[in-house]
Amino acid sequence: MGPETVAGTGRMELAPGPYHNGAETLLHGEFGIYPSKGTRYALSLTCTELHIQRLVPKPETDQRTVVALADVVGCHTLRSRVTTDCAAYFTVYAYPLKKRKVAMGSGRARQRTARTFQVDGADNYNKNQAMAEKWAVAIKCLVLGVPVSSETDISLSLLPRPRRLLLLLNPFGGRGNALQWCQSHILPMISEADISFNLIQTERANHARELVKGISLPEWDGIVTLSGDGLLYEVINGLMERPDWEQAITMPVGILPCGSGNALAGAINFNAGLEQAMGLELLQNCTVLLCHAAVAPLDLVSVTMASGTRCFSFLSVAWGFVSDVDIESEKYRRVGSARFTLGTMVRLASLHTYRGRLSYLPAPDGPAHRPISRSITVAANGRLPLTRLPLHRAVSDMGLCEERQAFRHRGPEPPDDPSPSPGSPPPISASALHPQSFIFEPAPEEPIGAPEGGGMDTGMGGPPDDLLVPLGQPVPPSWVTVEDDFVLVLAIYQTHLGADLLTAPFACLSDGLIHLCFVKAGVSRAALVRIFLAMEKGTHFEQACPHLSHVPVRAFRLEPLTRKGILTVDGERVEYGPLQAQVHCGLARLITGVARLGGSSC
Ligand SMILES: Nc1ncnc2c1ncn2[C@@H]1O[C@H](COP(=O)(O)OP(=O)(O)OP(=O)(O)O)[C@@H](O)[C@H]1O
Repeated sequence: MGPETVAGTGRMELAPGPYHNGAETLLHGEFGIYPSKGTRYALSLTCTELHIQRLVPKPETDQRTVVALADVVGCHTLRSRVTTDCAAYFTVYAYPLKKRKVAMGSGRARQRTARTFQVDGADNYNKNQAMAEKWAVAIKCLVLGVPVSSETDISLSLLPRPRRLLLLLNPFGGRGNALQWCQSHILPMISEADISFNLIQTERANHARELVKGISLPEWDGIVTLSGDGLLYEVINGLMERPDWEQAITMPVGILPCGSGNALAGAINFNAGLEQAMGLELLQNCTVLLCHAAVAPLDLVSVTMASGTRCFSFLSVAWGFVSDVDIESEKYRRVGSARFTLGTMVRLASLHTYRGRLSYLPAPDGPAHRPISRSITVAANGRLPLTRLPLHRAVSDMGLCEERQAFRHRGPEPPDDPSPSPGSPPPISASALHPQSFIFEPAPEEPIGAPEGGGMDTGMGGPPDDLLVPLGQPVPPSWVTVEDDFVLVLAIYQTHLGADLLTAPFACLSDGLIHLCFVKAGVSRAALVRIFLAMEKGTHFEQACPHLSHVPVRAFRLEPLTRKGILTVDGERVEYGPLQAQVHCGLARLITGVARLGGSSC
C-alpha cells in the first residue's frame, strides 16, 4: 500500500498496514525538508522504524528510506533564525552501518546521517513547533525505551530528564587513541542523545578506582569508561570498596572500547545481536547502545587470594596460556589488538604446561538467580561541574537554532526487578558437558549450597561468599576436584575473552554462572591453534577436542602446584598462588542499550 490522501485534510499521509509489515503506526505526517528544495516527504513512525517516502516530485519507483530506530541516537527540535519563518524543524540523528572500501578490517562503519524535516502545516509557529516537538518526543521515547503506542498522548512529560554520565578516559589504553576517538566519535554522538557528561582523563593506574570511591553518586546516572577492560575493573572495585557498596554497585556502568582486548564491549555487542566488530566499528556500536540507555544486571565474581585480598571481577580469571599471552604481549601494545595474535604465536612456540588442583562447585541445572533488592535515588545536588559540548556543527551551520526543551523529572527510578529473563537461553548443565577428568572428591548426593559454618566472611565490603570456606581448609564435600597438568585454566562469565574471541557463546550477562574452561596437557599445538581460530566464531566446542573441557560452576578454587606462573583477573595481573571465587548473580548493572525483561534504564 502506498501513500494516500487522508480525507478532510488534503494531506498525503501513510496509512498503517502491510506497508509497515503490520507494525502499528504511531505518527504520520507530511513535511518539507531542510534545506528546502520544494521536496515533500511523508513520514511514518512505528515502534522500530521511521519510514520516509518522497511525495513531490514523485519518484519514478516506489522507493522509500527506512531508518531503523536502533541506529538513531537522538532527535532535536530547531527553529529558523529568520523571524518571519513560521515553520518549525526537527532533526533525526542516525548512525546506520555502511559498507566501505578499506584495505584492512571488517569494511563496515557507521555513517552519521542528520535529516532535518520542516513542519509547516499550520500558519503559525507555535502550532508547527508543537508538532515538531511531538515527533521529537516520540522518537526520543522509542530510543530510550519509554513505551509509546498510537493511544499515547505524546508530550514532553513522557521523557526522563537528560542523563548525566561520568566519563573516565585512560589516554594510554590500547594504542593510545582514546582521546582522539572520544572527540571525533563519542562526544558528538552523546550530545545528539542529550547526554550531559563530565569527562575526566585518568592520570595513573588506580586513579579511576580512587575517584569513584570518593564521588557523590546521586549526581550521576552512570559511570562509563573509555578504555579497555582494566579501567572498568578499577571502577567496579572502587564502587565495591565504598562503605555504601550495596547502593554504590547499583550505579549503572558502561564501557566504550578504546583498549586492546575489549572483551566486555564484545559481549555487549553480541548481547545486542550485532555482528562481531572490532576497533572503530565496535566503538560506534557501543556508543549507539549507550545512547539507548537500557541497563541489565551483571554478574560479579568475588575472587579471594591467599593473602586475603578480595576483588570483584566481571570477566575472567585466567591461568596458563591465556594469562601468559595477555601479560607477555603488553610489550606489543603499540600494535593494538594484534598484540594478542603476536603473543599467541610466541607462546605457542614455547608451550608450557602447569600442574594444578582445580576444585569447583558444579552449577545445578537452573541458573543461580538471587534477587537483590535495590533502588536508586536521583538527586540534583551537583558537585562536579557538568560540561556540555556545543551542539554539533551541522546544526548550528544550518541557519537553525536549537529549541530549548523543558525536560521534566519523572521522579526517582522505581526499584527494578532483577528476576531472570524468561527469554534467556537455558544454562548448559554440568552433566551435559562434564569433563573427562580424574575426580578426587565425588560427592554427588551432597546438597549444593552453603558450606557448614555459613561460608566465608572476609571482613571486607561486599556480600559474604556463602559458598566458600577459607583457603586453608579443604573444599566442601559437594565440590569436585581435578588435579592435572593444564595448558590453560579459564574461568569466564561473559561471552567474550576479547572483542573477536567468542569464548563462551552460551554465557549471559547475569546467568549466575562461572564457565570453567580448561585445556589439559597433551593437546597438540595444531589443536590449540584450531581451538583459538574457531573461537572467533564460537565454534571451538563443536570440535570435540578431548583436551578441552567446560563446566558451568557457581564457585571454584585454583591451587597452582607449579611454582612460577601468571594469574590474571579481568586481564589484570594478580598475586600468584591459590585463589578461590564465587559468583554473585546480577550484583552490578551494565548499560547494554538493549531492553530485556528484568532490565531498566539509566
Ligand atoms: N593514566 C594512566 N596511566 C597509566 N596507567 C593507567 C592510566 N589509567 C589507567 N591505567 C591502567 O592501565 C591499565 C590498562 O588499561 P585498560 O585495561 O583500560 O586498557 P588496555 O589494557 O589497553 O585494554 P584491555 O584491558 O582491553 O586489553 C589498567 O591497569 C589501568 O589501571
